[in-house]
Amino acid sequence: MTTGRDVLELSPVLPVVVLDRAEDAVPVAESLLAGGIRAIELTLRTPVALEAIARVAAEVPGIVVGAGTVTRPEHARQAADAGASFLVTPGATDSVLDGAFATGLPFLPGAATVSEAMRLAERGLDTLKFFPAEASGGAPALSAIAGPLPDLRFCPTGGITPASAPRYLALPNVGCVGGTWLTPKDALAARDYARIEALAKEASTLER
Ligand SMILES: O=C(O)C(=O)C[C@H](O)[C@H](O)COP(=O)(O)O
Repeated sequence: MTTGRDVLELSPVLPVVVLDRAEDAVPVAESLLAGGIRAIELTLRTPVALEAIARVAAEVPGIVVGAGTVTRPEHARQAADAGASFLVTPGATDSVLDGAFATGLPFLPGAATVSEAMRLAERGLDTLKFFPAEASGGAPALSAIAGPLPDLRFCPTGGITPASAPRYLALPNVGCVGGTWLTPKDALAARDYARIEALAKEASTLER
């Protein structure tokens, strides 16, 4: 795992996971893996996130674990120290980019406009998160961006569903899509791992 492109190759869907209990991390990761998903983005939105990343990194070697919601430069180092193999940021400030670069990990910085994407390309980044995807014009917007910026690849995230995912995955500049739908809040609360595995199975067989 050395580049953002490698992260996009892992699975057609990158599950974005918000955990309230660190002890759920391993069974959730194992359920996703059993469904054929080879990457998991654990968001730093909850206090248990770093512990969750550490557990998955140590106990589920078959899945590549990354940290999402990296919104401050120090998050990047904390996630790397916990064992994250990649980072995802919803947007990109200079200081967050500096923090992410300093870890040496591959990362997907968020961009929602052509100018943001161009600024990131100027810093040598060719693999980005398109966020918030649906609210920023969805698949038609990304398709238009491929015209002037054909060398960039995206992981669109934000409002994507099993129904809309194929429209993104059909685009030449999309490597995978991100979304929370594989780990619904109620399934996590109920520890319904069979449901998570079934959702993962469906997602892992999407064509791209
Ligand atoms: O947490 C982050 O770092 C984000 O940038 C936002 C998430 O990627 C989206 O919230 C995905 O959520 P859904 O729209 O439910 O699939």
